[in-house]
Amino acid sequence: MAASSSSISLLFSNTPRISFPTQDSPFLPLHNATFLKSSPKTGSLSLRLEGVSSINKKKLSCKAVSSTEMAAAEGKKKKVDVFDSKDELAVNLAKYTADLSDKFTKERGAFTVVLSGGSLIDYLRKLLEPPYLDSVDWSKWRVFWVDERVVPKDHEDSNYKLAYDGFLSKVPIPPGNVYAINDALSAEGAADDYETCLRQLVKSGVIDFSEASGFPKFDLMLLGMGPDGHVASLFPGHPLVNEKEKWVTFIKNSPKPPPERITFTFPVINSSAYIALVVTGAGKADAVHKALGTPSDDSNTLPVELVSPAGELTWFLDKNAASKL
Ligand SMILES: O=C(O)[C@H](O)[C@@H](O)[C@H](O)[C@H](O)COP(=O)(O)O
Repeated sequence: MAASSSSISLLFSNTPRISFPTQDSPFLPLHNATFLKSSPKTGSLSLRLEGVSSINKKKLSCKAVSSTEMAAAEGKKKKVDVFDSKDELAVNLAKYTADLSDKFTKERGAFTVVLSGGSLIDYLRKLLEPPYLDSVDWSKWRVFWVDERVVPKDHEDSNYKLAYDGFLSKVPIPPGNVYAINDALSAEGAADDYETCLRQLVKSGVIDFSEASGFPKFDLMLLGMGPDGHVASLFPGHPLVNEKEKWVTFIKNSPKPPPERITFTFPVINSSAYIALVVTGAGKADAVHKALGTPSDDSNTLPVELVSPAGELTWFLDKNAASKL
């Protein structure tokens, strides 16, 4: 997926690589870089991590090496894109999502997309503009939530309402392809009901299934992250983080209000084909640093550090969220 004209892109795979679509990165000066190849088409450059200036080299290469080794062993890919502005992040997130929509629509005849609450919905705004509004085959989208607050659908706290008002009501996704929770049920009931719904959709082939993990394999999960490093409604130190059996579970004491929520579990999150982690703002820089910076002695693993999909993980960061890398 192409990065914007002012992003930094780090790719952790068999060959650690950083590409610079422009030459004015405030973080990684070009003069120390060893170029491997350049792309006249995109203007991007690939270079060895050793070429990064000493401070950044130390910070980036440590993590890159261990991530690379892990990625190579597990065949996983991890990429980090840092954007100068939230608007550029939104432009690139739209292209990334639209490209995956085309890919899965062609390959599977459906595109299963999982949304989060919070600021993520606003970062999907460029999909509501040309060319995507007309070019995306919205009829193939199937929309789910990685977590939902147990409140009526028309409540201000509802992730469904947030997504409907800001995104879903503006694109021609058939209403029957949007899978909201049953808001008439208790948290426990809603989690069971949502898992039953997912199981039926796996059976009918709408949602792919991972033979390797035994869990549903969504095409794209769009995750946000809280300042405490939570993803979905999986909070630091909460036992739900360790759930290994259930597909969907519930929480009644969420530290982020409202307290009652349902959430996908890590085995489901990590069976995804693609995950985008969309994180902005200086308030999240510490958690981003813990997840992507130099490994530290701090053994308290944040939930976001457990995001490790079978497929490809891409971090979409603004420069404030990346400021401590
Ligand atoms: O329903 C929720 O609360 C979420 O799904 C939650 O996991 C959210 O994505 C993060 O808290 C980030 O939210 P912000 O992007 O608004 O900080």
